[in-house]
Amino acid sequence: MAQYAVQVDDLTYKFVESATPSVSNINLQIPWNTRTLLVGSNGAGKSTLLKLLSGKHLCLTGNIQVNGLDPFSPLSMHQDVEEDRNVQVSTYLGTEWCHMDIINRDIGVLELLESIGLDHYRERGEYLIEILEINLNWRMHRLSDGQKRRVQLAMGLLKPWRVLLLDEVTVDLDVIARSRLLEFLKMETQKRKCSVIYATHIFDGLAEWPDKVLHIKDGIIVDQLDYHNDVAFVTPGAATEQNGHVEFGGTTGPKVSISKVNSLHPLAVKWLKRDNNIEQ
Ligand SMILES: Nc1ncnc2c1ncn2[C@@H]1O[C@H](COP(=O)(O)OP(=O)(O)OP(=O)(O)O)[C@@H](O)[C@H]1O
Repeated sequence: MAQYAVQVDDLTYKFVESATPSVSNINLQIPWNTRTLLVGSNGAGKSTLLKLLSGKHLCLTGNIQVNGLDPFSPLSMHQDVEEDRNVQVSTYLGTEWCHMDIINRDIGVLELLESIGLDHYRERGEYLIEILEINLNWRMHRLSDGQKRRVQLAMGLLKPWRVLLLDEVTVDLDVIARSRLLEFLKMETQKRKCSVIYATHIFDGLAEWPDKVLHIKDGIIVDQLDYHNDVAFVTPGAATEQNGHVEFGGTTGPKVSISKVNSLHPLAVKWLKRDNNIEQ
């Protein structure tokens, strides 16, 4: 049984066409039953890291284990044969996945969900249909972008996973659907053996969602916050703090204090401004 959901040792990855690596010297240990947020500016290396973890790129330098398996090995592409065949080793929902053909076809939502195993995962499926407010009579080609995305997310999340790799796939969702989805993912990590790694540029509703926040810059993890040890929430005082306030600590005490707003936006802005040498 794997000790960690994800373990990465000294991972460096360079695309053949590139002169420099897209991720460098990554070392990570992601425990079970946790939620990790990946924060970084455009081109920082978030997608590359998530794709490496999902086995979409072959890691040549370093070592990756997801549920104790090399994600590139055939064993890790499917079910967790050791513990429960109903559970996938990992699920990656990212940009390419968002563009799958089927979502624009003239096909009914019920038919679509049944074709990927709704009957087998009935209880989970019904729960997803409810929280994502999906109407089973909808036809895909007549839906709005956000409605399509909700159906797509129900499809992607129908089969349980050990490790979920989410590469910003919530942009089309309205705030209610997004917050229900985040709540569902939180509940999943609390009630069964699994973990989520989520790369996003939208920080609303995320202040207290993660257990860990990784800040990636130019392919390097430059900050790692472990919520239990490194983050303190403070009550906002002055009116100027209404939109959130963040303070970096010294060598003792919490590394970061975040005013009690519902967003991690102030922290992301501070980090990204620092990355780009913009005056704070
Ligand atoms: N297929 C590719 N071939 C060559 N270089 C690539 C390829 N995909 C990504 N890169 C490069 O790798 C670096 C990291 O890109 P990546 O897509 O991981 O960033 P990201 O943090 O996910 O950015 P974004 O927030 O814009 O999605 C960038 O410099 C990018 O140009």
